[in-house]
Amino acid sequence: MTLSAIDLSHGFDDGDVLSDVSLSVEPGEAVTIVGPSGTGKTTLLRLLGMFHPPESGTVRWRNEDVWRLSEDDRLGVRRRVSMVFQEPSLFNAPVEQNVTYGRRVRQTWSKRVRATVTRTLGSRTAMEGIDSDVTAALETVGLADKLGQNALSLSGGEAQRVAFARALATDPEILLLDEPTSNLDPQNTAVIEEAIADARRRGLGVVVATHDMHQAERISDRVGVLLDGTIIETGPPEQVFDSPDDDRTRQFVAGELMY
Ligand SMILES: Nc1ncnc2c1ncn2[C@@H]1O[C@H](COP(=O)(O)OP(=O)(O)OP(=O)(O)O)[C@@H](O)[C@H]1O
Repeated sequence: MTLSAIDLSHGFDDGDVLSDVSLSVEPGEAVTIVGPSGTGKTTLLRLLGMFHPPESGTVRWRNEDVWRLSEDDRLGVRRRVSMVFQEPSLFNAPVEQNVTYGRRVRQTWSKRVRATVTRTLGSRTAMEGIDSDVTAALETVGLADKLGQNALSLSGGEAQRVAFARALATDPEILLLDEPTSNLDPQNTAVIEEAIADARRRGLGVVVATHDMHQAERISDRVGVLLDGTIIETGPPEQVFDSPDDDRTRQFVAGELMY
């Protein structure tokens, strides 16, 4: 398993949110977490993204407990995992700088120093201008023509696509996407879903939190159903949606569960 959560439990002051959650993702696989609002999808993604340790259970990278690694080693693992939040949070600068920024903060200190020296000395790369990975990431989301536009002037859908490109440009092995298309129109949704499929084809593992079951059906290899703070069922979408093992999944899919 490349990245896995094993028996994770976690809560906040108001009480437990996740209890005994296990989920994993492999290279080239898309796993969706479906569940009603407030059930803990974001909390699970943040734990997988190593933003903070779980109260109990482990997050493993290639079978090593990430919270038992040295800080340097854990930082190395975190660079392999990139998360796109529900809010794109772009800053007041051209699109290109927003995407490049994501890449820079992910670089090791020595690479950053080298990049600064290169920029200062005006080497070939600096003269050529834009990093080709940044352009490629923007091409994947169909926004290569917006490189120079201020990110704050983009539409909501475009901003979400730039946030996706920023994550891709860090060259991660795993992408964690929190409701990547909520509030987007069908056209922008299709672009993001195609970018997810493309990432998968290139061997990235993708974990998507969504409350949109149709989306889960379209994009996933496996679906995990998160209800009442735990994954009650995992399987291929056709199994989970058409012949679930757990009656609560059937009720959730049928819209019979009230939250
Ligand atoms: N930092 C925090 N401090 C306190 N409570 C939190 C914190 N983060 C999440 N929670 C609570 O944990 C619960 C799960 O939240 P979470 O955002 O993980 O759910 P979700 O399934 O992603 O919801 P949505 O689909 O609405 O985004 C909620 O009750 C939320 O209020």
